Order: sequence, then structure tokens, then C-alpha cells
Amino acid sequence: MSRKPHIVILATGGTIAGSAQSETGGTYTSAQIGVDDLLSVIPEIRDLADITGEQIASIGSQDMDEATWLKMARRCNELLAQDDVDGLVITHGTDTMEETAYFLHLTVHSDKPVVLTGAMRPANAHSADGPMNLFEAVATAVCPDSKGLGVMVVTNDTVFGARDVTKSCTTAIHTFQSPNFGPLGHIHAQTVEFQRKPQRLHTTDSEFQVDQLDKLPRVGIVYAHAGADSVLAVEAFIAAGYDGIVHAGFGNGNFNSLVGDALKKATSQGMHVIRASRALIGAVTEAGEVNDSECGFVAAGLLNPQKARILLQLALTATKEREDIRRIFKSY
Ligand SMILES: NC(=O)C[C@H](N)C(=O)O
Repeated sequence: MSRKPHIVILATGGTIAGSAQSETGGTYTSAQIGVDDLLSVIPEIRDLADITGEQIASIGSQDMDEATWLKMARRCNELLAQDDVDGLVITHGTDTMEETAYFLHLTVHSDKPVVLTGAMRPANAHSADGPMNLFEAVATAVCPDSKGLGVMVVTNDTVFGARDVTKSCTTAIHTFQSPNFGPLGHIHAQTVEFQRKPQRLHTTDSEFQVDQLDKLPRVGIVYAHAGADSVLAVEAFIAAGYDGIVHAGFGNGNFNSLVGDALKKATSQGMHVIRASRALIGAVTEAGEVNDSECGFVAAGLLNPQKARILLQLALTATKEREDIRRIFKSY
């Protein structure tokens, strides 16, 4: 490529664009600063790439919703189809960054890099982490080795795959971790070095098309705890006409008998139930204490409950067959 790479930054808000009353901490408000101001503090970013910015939303990511995901997927696909766009960087709040990343991982159909980044400290804090994270996100987006790896999250000198990454700490700048597999790569002095590639299907191999959709199937999450009486929550989802439930179960996707009976009732009424786990590490496997085929459930594997929810929503845009949903959970 003789010209500099062209990276489009899609800004959505978050703490990276947040502003605090005090530069040393305390209360702050997300999404106060526009994309041009974010870029203005890191002029060196323009040595890496030609940058254009678009403000796609201005929210704390706790307010991220499906309408915005669908809008983002459409805009990403439009931009990446252009010959003069080489990759995208999305600035995003950290609370739901892993969910947006996984949603785009399955709905953006391009092998050009898409990198999400954010920050744990507001833009005007001392030692704000946002500017370096944004710089390194662009460095990752222009790195030739990033092509074909699906959607990535870059923070704290580290590159994570969308499927594996999770926000693990409430406040620390090293909050993003991939507890099962570790990062895809690291960044040092603008150089990105990858150690591994995502194996499961994504982006160009994904069967999910959302460009024509204005909403997604309704899937709720029910969280297990000792002595759970989550029957009420399951019944509420059934009564509200939800399409599916992800159960964030104990250990290997277990539930007590009360909740198990309610979940079986849900599948008998045509709802889809995914068995995920509230545990941080390891897969929910089919051969455990629950007989999935007898109960009509599908095991989430290594997806955490919030990502299993997204995969079920997308699966239900393509099929209502349990065996097909099972195949999808083994492939994506
Ligand atoms: N660190 C952050 O970005 C948290 C913020 N609540 C957000 O997700 O927008």
C-alpha cells in the first residue's frame, strides 16, 4: 500500500470520553468529550494512519442497547466495504465492551481489522489510560497481522479476541482479561506481536446477517445462587413471551431442582434455554450432571452468560431448531 492506511474511528462515549470534577478521582460522567477532542491529545496517531472520526453514540456503555448494536454493525459493514477504508477503531465504555465486541465479531463480514478500546480513567484524570489505549488500538488496526483475526479489544498494551475477553475488575486499568486463554498479543513501542489466532467462526465465516433487522430476539439471563427461587424470574420471562433464557448456573451449568423444573417448563413451551456458568473459568460441558438432550437445553461451552445471550439471539435470527442451535454453540 503506497498511501497511509485509512482508519475510521467510531466513537460511542464511555469513560474514555468521560470528564471528572477532580483530576485525581471521584465522581465523573461518561461520554462528555467528542471524537475530535479525543484525537487532539494524541497528534502522533496521525503518523500511523489517516484518521477520520464519526460519533455514532454518546453514552456510558451501561446504556448500550440492541438498536445501537444493529446501527453499529450496519455502519461497520458499510465502511469496511469501501476500498479506501483499511480498518475501524471503536471507542466504547468498558462495562459492555465485551458484548459489543462479540456482537460485531459475529455480524461484521470483513477481514479488515475492527478494534474496540476504552478507558478506566476519565479523559481529564492524571495518568488517563484512554489516549495510549486509543493510540495502540490504531497501531493494532494498521498492523498487517491483525487481518482476519475478527474483532479485537485493545487496552493496557494488550490485544484480546472478542470471544474470550471479559471485564474482570471493577476499577483497575488491567480490567480486561481472557481467563481461559490469555491475550491474542501484546503491544510495545507501537509494535504489535500476536501469539495465537481465534479458532471459532467469526466475521467473514459468520452466517448471521443483521443488516435488514430492526430488533433481535428477546433473551434474558437468570443468575443462580444457593437457595435460588429463580422460578419467579423464569416464569416472568415465559409470561413476557421471551424467545430464550440463558441460565448463569453453578459450576458446570448446574441449577437446583426448583429452577431446573422451571427451565424445563420453558423449553416445553418452545423457549430455548442455554446452560452457562457463573464460574469464571472453564467450559459448560454436555456430559455433566444435566442431561441436555432430555431437558431440551444447550450447553454454552466457554461463552460467559452475557456472550451466550448474544449468540442465542443471533442463532434465533437464523433457526429455531435445537440441534442447529447446538451446532452454532459448538462452532462460534
Ligand atoms: N470504564 C468505563 O468505560 C465504564 C463506563 N461506565 C462505561 O462503560 O461507559
